[in-house]
Amino acid sequence: MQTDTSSTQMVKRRPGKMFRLYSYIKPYWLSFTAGMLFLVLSSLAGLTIPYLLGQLVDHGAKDHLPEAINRVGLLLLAVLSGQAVLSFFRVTLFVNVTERTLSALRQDVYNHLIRLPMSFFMRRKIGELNSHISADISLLQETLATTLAEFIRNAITFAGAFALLLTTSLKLALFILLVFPLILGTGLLFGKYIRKFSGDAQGKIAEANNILEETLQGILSVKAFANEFFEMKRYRKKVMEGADIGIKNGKYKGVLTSMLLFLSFGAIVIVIWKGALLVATGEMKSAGALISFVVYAAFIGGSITELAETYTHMQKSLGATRHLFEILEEEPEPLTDTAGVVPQQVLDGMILFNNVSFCYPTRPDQQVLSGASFSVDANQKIALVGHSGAGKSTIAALLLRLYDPLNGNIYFGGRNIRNMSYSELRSQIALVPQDVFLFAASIRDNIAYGNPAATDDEIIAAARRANAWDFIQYFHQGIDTMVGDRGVQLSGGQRQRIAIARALLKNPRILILDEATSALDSESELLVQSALDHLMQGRTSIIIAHRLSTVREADKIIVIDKGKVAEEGTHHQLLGIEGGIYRSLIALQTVKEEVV
Ligand SMILES: Nc1ncnc2c1ncn2[C@@H]1O[C@H](COP(=O)(O)OP(=O)(O)OP(=O)(O)O)[C@@H](O)[C@H]1O
Repeated sequence: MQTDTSSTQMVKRRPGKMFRLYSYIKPYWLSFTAGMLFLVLSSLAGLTIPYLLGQLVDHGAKDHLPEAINRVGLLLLAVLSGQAVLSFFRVTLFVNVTERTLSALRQDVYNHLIRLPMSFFMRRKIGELNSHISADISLLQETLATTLAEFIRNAITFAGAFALLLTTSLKLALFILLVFPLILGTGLLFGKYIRKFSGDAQGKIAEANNILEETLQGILSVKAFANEFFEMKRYRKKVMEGADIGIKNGKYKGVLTSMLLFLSFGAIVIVIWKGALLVATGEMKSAGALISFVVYAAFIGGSITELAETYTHMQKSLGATRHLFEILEEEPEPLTDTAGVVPQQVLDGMILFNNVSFCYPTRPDQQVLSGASFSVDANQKIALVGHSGAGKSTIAALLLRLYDPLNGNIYFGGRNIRNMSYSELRSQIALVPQDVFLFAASIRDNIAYGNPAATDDEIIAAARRANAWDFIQYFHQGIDTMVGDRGVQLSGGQRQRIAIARALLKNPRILILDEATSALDSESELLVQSALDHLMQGRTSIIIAHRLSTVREADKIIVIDKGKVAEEGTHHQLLGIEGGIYRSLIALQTVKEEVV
C-alpha cells in the first residue's frame, strides 16, 4: 500500500526531477550552447554531401571538364573537413559539460547518501544501491555526452533530408513515405519484444551477480561449510536461466536483423528502380539527382532507426535520473562539520534514559524497548546485560542517536537528545563495536580515523596505550602495514586493539563498548582488557556485556529484559536477588564455563 502511494507521488514529481538535472547543467550552459551550435552546423554540413555527390555524377555524365569535377570534389573535401572539425569541437564540448555535470551529481549523491539516517540503510540493500548508482550515472554520462547529440543530429538530418527530397522529386518522396514506416514499424515491434527479453535476462544475471558478491564476501563461511559445490550449482542455475533467455532473445534478434536488412536494401533497390523509371520518362532531371535522392533517402532511413534507438536510451536515462533524485529527496541527518565542540556543548558524562520505547522502522510491530529507564552518573562504568536480543545494542544505537525513541526521552547532562545536534553528540561518543570494521588502508589511517588531525606521535601513543604497539612494530612495515579488506589480515584481538586505539585518539566523553572478548584467547583477552581499562579511565563507559565475568567491577549493572530495565545494582546486590535474572545468567555462565 505504501509503495503505491510513493510511486504515484514519484510520477507526479517527475517534471521536477528533469528540471533538477537541468540545474546541474546550467552552470555550463555556455559550453553546452556552443556544443549545440557546432552540432547544428555539422549536421547541416552533412546535408550538403548528397547534393554535392549528385553534382559530381552529373558533371561526369555530361562529359564536363575534369576541372569542374575536381572543383566539386574539392568542395566535398572542404565540407567533410569542416564537418570533422565541427564534430571535434562538438564532442569535446559535450564531454566537458558532461564530466563536470556528472562529477557534481556524483558528489551530491555521495554527500547526501552518507548523511542519510540508519533507517534508510535498513530499508535498502547496500550492494543494490551501489550498483544502481553507478549504472545510473554511467547511463546519464552516455546520454549527455553522446546520445542527446546523436538524437538532435538525427532529427536535423531527418527533417533536412526530407525537405530536400520533397524539392528533388515529390513523387518519389511520397513513395518513400509509404515504404519507410513499414521498416520502422517492424523495427519497433521486434525491438519491444527484444527489450522485454533482454530485461528478463539482465534480471537473472543480476541475481547471479548477487550470489557472486555474497559468496565472495562470505567466502570464509562458504569454505568452512564446504559449500563450494552448492554455490556453484546455485550460480550455474541463475547463469543458465539468463543464458536461456538470451538465446531466445537471439532468435528474435536474428529475425529482426534479417528482416531489417531485407527491407532496408529492398527499399534502396525499389527507390533506385522507381527513380530510374522517373529519369527514363524525364520526370526526374538527371542521374545525379537520382544519386542525391538515394543518398538522402538512406540518410532518412538511417536517422529514423537512430532516432528510435536514441529515444529509448534517453527514456532509460530519465528513469535513471528518477532513481538518483529519489535518493536526493530522502531526508538527511542535519550534520555539521565539527572541528571541535564549543565549551558549553561539552558533555558532562551524565545520561538519563527516561521511559524510552522503541521499535525499528523496518519492524514497526516488534516493540524492542518498552518504557526503559535508567541513569548513569558522570565517569561511571555501567554494564548492560540481558538475554540475547533483549535490546542492549539498541540502547547503544539510541545513545548515538542513530534512531530517535518513539516515546520517552534521553538526556545527556540534563539536555534532551532531541535538542542536540547529531555531530555535537557523536563527536563526543566513541563506539567500540563487537565486529570491528577496519578500512582497507594502513594501520596508521585506521587509527587516525578517530581523529584525522592527529599527528604521528599521537597515533603511536594511542597505539601504545591500546597495547597495539608491540604487534604493530612486529610487522615489517610497522604502522604503514596495510590491513586488507575489512582488516582481514589482522587477528580478531589485533583488530580490536586498533579499534581501541582509534577510540583513545578520539578521546570521547562517553564510551560505548560492545564487548566481544569472548572471541579471544586468554592472552589476547588480557591485552585487550588492559587496553580497555586505559580507555575507560576518566570517562563515562557503557559496556554491553556478553561475558559476565568482565562486569563484576562495574559501578552499576543494568539488566534488560523484555524491553525494560528488570534489575539494577552492583554485582553483589544483584546476586542477592532471589530468582533474579542476573543471578540466573551468572548461574548459566558458570555451568557453561565448567563444561568448557
Ligand atoms: N536493524 C534492525 N532492524 C530490525 N530489528 C532489529 C534490528 N536490530 C536489532 N533488531 C531486533 O531488535 C531486538 C533487540 O536487538 P539488539 O541487537 O538490541 O539485542 P542485544 O540485546 O544487543 O542482543 P545480543 O546480546 O544478541 O547482541 C532483537 O529482537 C533484534 O532482532
